Parts: sequence; structure tokens; C-alpha cells
Amino acid sequence: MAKIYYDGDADLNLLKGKQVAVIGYGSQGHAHALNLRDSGIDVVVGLYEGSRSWKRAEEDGLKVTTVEKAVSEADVVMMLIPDTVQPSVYRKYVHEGLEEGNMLMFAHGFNIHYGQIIPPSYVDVTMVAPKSPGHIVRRMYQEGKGVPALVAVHQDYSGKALDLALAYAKGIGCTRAGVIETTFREETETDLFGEQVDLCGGVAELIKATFETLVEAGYQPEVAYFEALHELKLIVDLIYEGGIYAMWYSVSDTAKYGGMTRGRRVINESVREEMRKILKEIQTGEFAREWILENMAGRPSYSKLLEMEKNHPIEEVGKRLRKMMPWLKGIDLE
Ligand SMILES: NC(=O)C1=CN([C@@H]2O[C@H](COP(=O)(O)OP(=O)(O)OC[C@H]3O[C@@H](n4cnc5c(N)ncnc54)[C@H](OP(=O)(O)O)[C@@H]3O)[C@@H](O)[C@H]2O)C=CC1
Ligand SMILES: CC[C@](O)(C(C)=O)C(=O)O
Repeated sequence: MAKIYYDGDADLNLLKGKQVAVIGYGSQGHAHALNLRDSGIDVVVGLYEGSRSWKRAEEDGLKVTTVEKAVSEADVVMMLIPDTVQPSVYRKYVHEGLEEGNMLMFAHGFNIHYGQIIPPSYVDVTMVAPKSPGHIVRRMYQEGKGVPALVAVHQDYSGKALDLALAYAKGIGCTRAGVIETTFREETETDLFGEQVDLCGGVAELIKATFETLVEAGYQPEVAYFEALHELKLIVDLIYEGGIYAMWYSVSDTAKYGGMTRGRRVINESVREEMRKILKEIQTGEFAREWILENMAGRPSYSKLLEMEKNHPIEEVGKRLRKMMPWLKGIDLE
């Protein structure tokens, strides 16, 4: 059974009198910085000169300075900039500034697990990884709730690394929901696997394949859009609220029978075999090497693939159809 920590297991006082530097003010950064501040913790945001986020963080009432200065004054440093830029920022502005007994923190284990960041032996190294996009981390905190998170200790110099990490998790609201103990390895490998085969990669391909199959067979793209994409949210909401069985309970008997007999023909043994191969690529570090090299080369494949996604016919149909539903908030893509 996983060890799960709640509010009663975490002591926010361990962070009182300490300064926390939140490096980055994007999706996770803004949520962590604001939640910690609202929990009474002394926070400074670290950014680069000219950063687009600088003004926003100041307007939100936070102290902002350069990464180097923020780290030099902090006791706890949380790295919340994109994983791909963390190693160079760490080498240039963080490593030197870390003092004995400081805690270096991450919200994802990639750079520690794959050896892209090697911290000095005299600091604690921990992770608090909310299992949610940053904007929900903030919204739930403001509603008096929290999102679940994972906690892990890579290096326990002080002997109190786990307690300090749990205090941080409490400060951002996660112990309200529950914080599961894990390792950097488990968090990194499961996170990469989930986003590749299911949450992002798998779901996007399933939607496009459903849409394309219907359109190729002569059905109207608008009808195909509703079937392949729009209704997915309604189904996932049921699964999210009550589990897969609750979804089966709620749909018609015909959907139940068709889904249970045909679903496993879609996700068949060859798909599962491919999933196992993808997991191996993650476990052996093959995927990490590919992604690091892709970034070093200026992201040629990444950019081409993203452009193809942007121009997929389902995007044009979706844009038109979502106008029929003005209550959908939409996402600002700038
Ligand atoms: N996105 C998510 O919901 C989740 C993310 N995580 C993890 O959290 C961490 C942060 O991810 P995420 O919040 O998505 O990151 P973002 O892409 O949202 O981070 C963007 C922020 O980083 C700043 N930034 C970019 N480059 C630099 C630099 N060289 N120096 C200083 N600041 C810089 C940006 O400034 P500017 O505005 O100027 O560009 C901006 O403030 C990652 O480890 C990620 O894996 C974990 C769980 C979920
Ligand atoms: C599912 C995508 C994610 O892993 C997340 C929000 O946790 C990410 O890295 O953005």
C-alpha cells in the first residue's frame, strides 16, 4: 500500500523563517508561489532579466529577482522552469548559490533521474509533484481544497528532507487532498509513460483516428467531431468522478456491450506490446537521450509534428463548432 500523507502529517512551521525561491512563473510556478505566499511563507520568484512573467509576478504582489539572486538568498529552491532549460539554468545560476543545508526541489524527476542535474552532496534534494496542471493547483487552493501530489526524497542531507518537502506540499495545498510517497525514478518513468501512451499521445491519436475513419467513410466532419472529441469530455468526467465502472453504469446497454466487446479489439495485444516497448525506452533512458538530442538540434522533429497537429482538419472543424457553444471558455494559445 502506498504511504499517503495528509494535513495532519505535515508541519508548515518548518518553513517559517525560511525563504523559498520559486524559479519560474509559468503553469506550476505561479501556483506554487501564490499558494505558498497565501500560506504565510516568505517567497521570492526567480526569473531572467526581460522575462515576460516578471511583470505578472510583481502585479500579483510577489517579490521578483534574478534566478542567481533568488537562489543566493533562499533556503529552499524549487525549479519550476521547463525541464529542457533546467540543466543550463542550474549550471549557470543555481549550483554555485546552494549552501550547506539548503533544499533543492523539483516538480518532476526527469533531470535528476537522467543525470542532467547533479546537485552537491551537502543539500537536500526532494520532489513535490502535483498531479495536475498548475492552474488547477491554484484554483483548488483558492477554493479551500487541494490537488493530490507525489513526494520523493533523492538526497537527505539534513535528515529532515521528507518533513520539509511535506511542509512545502502543505503550503501549496496538496496535503489537503493527499500526498503519495514515491521515488524520483517511479515518478519520472510513470509520468513519461502516462503522457505518452494515454493522457496526451494515446488520447490524441485515438481521437484523430476515430475522426479520420468516420470522415474517410463519408460521414460529415461535424458529426465525426462530436463523436470523436466533444463527447469524450463527458465520458471522461464520469470516469473521473466515479471510475470506469461508473461510466459503464451510466451509458446505454448498447454502448456497454459494443464498448466492452470492441474496445479490446482497438487496444489489442499488439498495442499492449507497443506500450511495453515504449516503457522500455523510458526505463533504459532511450527516450530521454532522444529528447535531449532533439533539443540540442533545435527541435526539428518536435516543431514539424506540432505544426502537423495545428493543421489537422479536426482543428478547423473544432474551431467552427466550439463557436456554437459560447459557454466554453477556450484556451488562450498566445
Ligand atoms: N505544466 C504542468 O502542469 C506540470 C508541470 N510539472 C513540472 O513542473 C516544472 C515546470 O513546468 P511548467 O510549469 O509547465 O513550466 P512552464 O513552461 O510553464 O514555465 C515557464 C516559466 O519559466 C520561465 N523561464 C523559461 N526559461 C527560463 C530561464 N532560462 N530562466 C528563468 N526562467 C525561465 C518562463 O519565463 P517567460 O515567461 O519569460 O517565458 C515562465 O515563467 C517542470 O519540471 C514540469 O515537468 C509537473 C506537473 C505538472
Ligand atoms: C499529462 C501532462 C503532464 O505530465 C502533467 C500535467 O502532469 C505534463 O508534464 O504536463
